[in-house]
Amino acid sequence: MTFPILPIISSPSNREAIAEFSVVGQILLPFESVSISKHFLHQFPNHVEVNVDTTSAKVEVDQIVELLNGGIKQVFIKESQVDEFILSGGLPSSRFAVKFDSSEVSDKVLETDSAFVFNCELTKDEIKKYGQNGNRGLYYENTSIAQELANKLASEDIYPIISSESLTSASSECGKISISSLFTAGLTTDRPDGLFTTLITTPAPSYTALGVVYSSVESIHASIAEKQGVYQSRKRRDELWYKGKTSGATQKLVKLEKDCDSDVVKFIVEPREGYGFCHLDKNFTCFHDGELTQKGESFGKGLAKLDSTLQDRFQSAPEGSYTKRLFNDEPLLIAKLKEELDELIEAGQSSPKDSNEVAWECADLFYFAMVWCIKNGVRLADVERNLDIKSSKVTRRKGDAKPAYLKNDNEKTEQKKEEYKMETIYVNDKSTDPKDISKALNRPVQKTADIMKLVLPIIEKVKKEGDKALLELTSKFDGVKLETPILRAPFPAELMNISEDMKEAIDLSMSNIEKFHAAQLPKEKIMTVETAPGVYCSRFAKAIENVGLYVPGGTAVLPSTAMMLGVPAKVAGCSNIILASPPSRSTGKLTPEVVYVAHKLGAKCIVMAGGAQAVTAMAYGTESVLKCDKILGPGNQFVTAAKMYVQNDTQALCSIDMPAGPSEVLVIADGKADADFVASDLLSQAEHGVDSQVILIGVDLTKEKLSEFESAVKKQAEVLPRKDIVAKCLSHSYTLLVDTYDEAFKLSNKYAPEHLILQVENARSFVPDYIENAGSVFVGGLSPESCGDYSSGTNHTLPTYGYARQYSGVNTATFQKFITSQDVTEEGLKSIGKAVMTLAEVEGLEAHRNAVHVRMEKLGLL
Ligand SMILES: NC(=O)c1ccc[n+]([C@@H]2O[C@H](COP(=O)([O-])OP(=O)(O)OC[C@H]3O[C@@H](n4cnc5c(N)ncnc54)[C@H](O)[C@@H]3O)[C@@H](O)[C@H]2O)c1
Ligand SMILES: N[C@H](CO)Cc1c[nH]c[nH+]1
Ligand SMILES: [Zn+2]
Repeated sequence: MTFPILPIISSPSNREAIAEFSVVGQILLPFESVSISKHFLHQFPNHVEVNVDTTSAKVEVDQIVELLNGGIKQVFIKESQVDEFILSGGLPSSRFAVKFDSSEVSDKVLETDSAFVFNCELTKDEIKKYGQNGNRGLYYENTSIAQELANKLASEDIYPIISSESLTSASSECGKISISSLFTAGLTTDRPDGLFTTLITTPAPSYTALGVVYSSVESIHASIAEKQGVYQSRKRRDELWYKGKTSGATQKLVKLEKDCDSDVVKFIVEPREGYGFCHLDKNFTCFHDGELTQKGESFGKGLAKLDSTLQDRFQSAPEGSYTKRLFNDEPLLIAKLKEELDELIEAGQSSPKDSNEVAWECADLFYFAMVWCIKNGVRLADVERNLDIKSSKVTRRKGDAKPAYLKNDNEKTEQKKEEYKMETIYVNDKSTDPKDISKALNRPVQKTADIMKLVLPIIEKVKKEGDKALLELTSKFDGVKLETPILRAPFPAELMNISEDMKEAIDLSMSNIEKFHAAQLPKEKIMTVETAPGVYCSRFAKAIENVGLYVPGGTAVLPSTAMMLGVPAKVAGCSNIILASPPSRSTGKLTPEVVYVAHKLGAKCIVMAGGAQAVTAMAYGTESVLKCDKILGPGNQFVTAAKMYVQNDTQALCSIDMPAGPSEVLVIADGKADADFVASDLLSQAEHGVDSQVILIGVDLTKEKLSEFESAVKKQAEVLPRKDIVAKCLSHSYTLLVDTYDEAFKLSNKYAPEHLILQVENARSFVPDYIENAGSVFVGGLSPESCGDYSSGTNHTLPTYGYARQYSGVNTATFQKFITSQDVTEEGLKSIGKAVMTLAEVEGLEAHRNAVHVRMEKLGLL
């Protein structure tokens, strides 16, 4: 039974009164103060039930339904509204309390399950009659006689309704009614010592019974007044037992209840963290259950135990714990949630059915769902409260699933079969909407603002905390705990332990890259042009001193990128080459091939970090990372966003190569193209990441040729180890069918692909005239894109997202700046002096004009 009183609280914003009387476990709010919404009840403590009094307002049935659906326990209405809402209206009578002006209740109303509210004194017989329905509460609305009534009718289910202003939680206060006296007045006991047997439990969700003790009227008064666990010592009757007063194991009083015949009291308390209850010190509860209830550990069983264990892990998870990894790695947690849901469905659909397997899989789903909740600050008790609110709704939704979830099995199988298919768009077909063509040429890019929101806190943290932040973020995002974020040259041989074949492959590739990039160096040390007689203008290149090269290492380790960035930097003559790459999640170390390449480049050090944190460290410098003048290299959206940010921050004084994001390819193929070659090129970029995109432009293809291409893509994709990534990439990739080569190049130039592959007859004849925008071009069926990725000599760090319109890929000049100089002779001044002075004059810049004038005057040239 609930605490026998219903306090009226003036409004939900009266937090003080709610806190003061929450031990009662129920409150009554005037309708005028309530603005119901989906989460209305969440502003109250979980254990407090909320009732609403509408009797002095004019309410419509819709408003009543809203209140009931919002989780209000009972709505107080006038007797005259019983018909409208309950008898004809069909709303559940148990959710109402009906207010009467006299003690006359019609038989019809008596037959409902509603609670009754009276404002006049009732006889004992009337109370018996009106309260005979065991579930019905009787409320009594008269402060002056409420206490007397409560005393008289303690064992009946009767609740005086009293405004919180007339109440006090102190044991006595002049002019106020003490809630503890209302509680104790109705208690009975048959114990010779006059004490009340008292059960102590924890709150929701576990409601673990902690032990049995005894209470006296005085100890209950003290407990309510102090809002903590206070009991009666049986040995020393003059002494109250303030639980934890000396040990620190105090208990916060949450709620008080009594049993059905009012002779047992129940204390619901929150024990202070880390303390148990049992006098056998090691046990959390007197009803101990071996290890499960060890003091200071998670208690309860099942979901309640999971809830407290996860909360504990969230605050201080042991290193290496899987749960900690889940908390830190949101994509992993989301993937696991989806995976477990699918497995639960599969378990229920398996034949023969295995109910144990369903329970097993459901437990997995609950575990991951609870990790998600705790990560988002939600406890099991909060979820349970929502279940209660939802179960108390009086109107139901139709409950149909969203269309996206309604695919039947055939459609799903069909979808599975179609997994490796790109959508086809017939560009010249009259029925094709031009918007579809534009959509196909739009990359699946996340909005910069969304990414920036995630990246900015990382940038700020690294700027502020330097190495410490780098170590923390590497632990968080890459799952590796390091002692230092930097590996300095000379690099230890054991960290670049690679096979001879691998060395040969790297050596050959680096040598080709070097040849191609060395050829890009200016032919002369200084280039000079005599622009006018006696005026010599020159330009010379100087290497950028400190360069930071980002080598991706998230979904795939890319030592090839270390070669592509490092070789031109070395060729250009950069003094300090620094690499950054995240350590491997599985080994905790850098990829040995990356270390080997760094060694061959003569790199000064490798920053063992990835993502936005690595970029920030190189842009601003940390205690151990040298500040770089330019940051180069491809990466995921976090890397790209951080590069874009630092190049715009004047404090960083740092430039970047270009926005080089998810890899992409556009293949132009005609009827003569080899379907296997075409498919292999599309797939080699599709396997980079789910955010990659591949485009095939088919020129004058027959239906048969198109399906030859499609079958080749499916056949090759199905056996790829990264087929899941490929499937996702192909789901936002397109085949565009056109009639002529001109159309194909027009579309390609519009798309400005990172890689353009020409698998058409006489491919060479199209280069360079037909190509306006592209990062790198692969000419003819025998030039797969992977040759350019690794070994041919061209650079694979190329502009994506369509930036090939204005950016070049990485090249030797990317690591240089070009300085101009001039040498003007007397003859030169004669040639251009007058023009300079005239222009300076029109700009009103007299000092400029004078700089020429004084010279010419001294030389007698004026
Ligand atoms: N355009 C080019 O020239 C080119 C060349 C090579 C690779 N690429 C592309 O580079 C990309 C490499 O991406 P990747 O992810 O494999 O490796 P990456 O090294 O770019 O990113 C991995 C890093 O991202 C960070 N990270 C991961 N999850 C995070 C989160 N939730 N919040 C903040 N940071 C997080 C981590 O620190 C991790 O080390 C691919 O898209 C690939 O296609 C492009
Ligand atoms: N294709 C990527 C550039 O977009 C580079 C790469 C590295 N390794 C394999 N491929
Ligand atoms: Zn590639």
